[in-house]
Amino acid sequence: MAKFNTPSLANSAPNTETAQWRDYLELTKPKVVAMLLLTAMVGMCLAVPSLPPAHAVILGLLGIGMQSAAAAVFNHVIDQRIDRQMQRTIHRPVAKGRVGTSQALAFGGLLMVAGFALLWVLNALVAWLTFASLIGYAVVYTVWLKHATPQNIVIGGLAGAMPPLLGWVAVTGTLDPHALLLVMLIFTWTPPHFWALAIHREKDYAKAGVPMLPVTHGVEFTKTMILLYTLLLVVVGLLPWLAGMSGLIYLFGSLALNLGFAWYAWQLKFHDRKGLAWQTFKYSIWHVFGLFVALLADHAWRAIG
Ligand code: HEM
Ligand SMILES: CC(C)=CCC/C(C)=C/CC/C(C)=C/COP(=O)(O)OP(=O)(O)O
Repeated sequence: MAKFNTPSLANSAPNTETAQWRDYLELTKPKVVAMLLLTAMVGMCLAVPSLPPAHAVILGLLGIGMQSAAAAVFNHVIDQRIDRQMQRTIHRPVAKGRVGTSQALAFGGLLMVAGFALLWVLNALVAWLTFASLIGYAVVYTVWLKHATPQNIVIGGLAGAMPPLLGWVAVTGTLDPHALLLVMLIFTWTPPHFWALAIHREKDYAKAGVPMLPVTHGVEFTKTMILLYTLLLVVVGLLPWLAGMSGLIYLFGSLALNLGFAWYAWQLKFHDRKGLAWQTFKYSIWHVFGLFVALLADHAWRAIG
């Protein structure tokens, strides 16, 4: 039985370089947070028949963005030891010692408190649900699940899937089953998104002792799971249309994107070639972007039509 690492805050990296503002930006995982904010904005727009109120959009996006960024900063602090062991993450600011643990914690703490306060102005439910997502990613996933089970990203993926619901609640102050359909879309998308990358970076994860699926169950099994999840995504992708929440623009857009993802997964399983896992991962990012743009375009069309 392979021995897997548990996280530790020990910072053995020498602090030889000075931190720049870019290091602090990098700590917030800006591209991931930008995508989370797109999904949150779609949740806000779909929550109401026409346009959501401007103050809810501004405060909501700022608050959800700051809390997501704070979660990403805490993830860098907690993961610094394994980040130093993986090629992909070795140059990260905390792992390299350009930003110290206490500076990063102070930065993350500031973002967390400011984000919570902004959301609190809107309503208590969105403030607490967003905070729960932060804890879900920074503590439950990063500290525990990531090192405990190869299902880590399936369960932990729930935190990253929450922003459309958070956006919805920012605007309405209440939970709605339709918002859960949007969460389900990202929840089903996350395993093939991540496992494609994990196949590409399998050696990194094995070296760092992180029990990701390709390390514990092998690459072939992981490819099968990627294919199954993309097929499930084709079905889950129909739900917003079946529930009457979205129309034909979304239906055809999502079918094309989801079948495209399933095609990548099929190729990966049965006709793999060099670099295909990485291409599948890159496709997943354009895919989730396209899916949420399709939801938005469909909603706008129905609102003006
Ligand atoms: C537990 C859930 C998730 C895991 C484990 C995960 C994992 C990862 C990893 C490891 C990377 C880095 C790839 C690299 O360094 O090149 C990445 C990139 C990315 N992920 Fe995810 N992800 C998750 C959820 C999400 C969600 C919910 C979104 C947005 C809807 C998202 C959007 C992105 C984007 C946009 C990138 C590219 C970032 C860049 O190029 O800097 N991810 N993901
Ligand atoms: C408030 C709220 C919505 C919080 C969610 C915040 C958030 C940044 C979610 C994205 C998930 C993500 C990038 C996981 C990768 O972590 P990893 O540690 O497996 O990847 P890494 O090795 O690249 O750090």
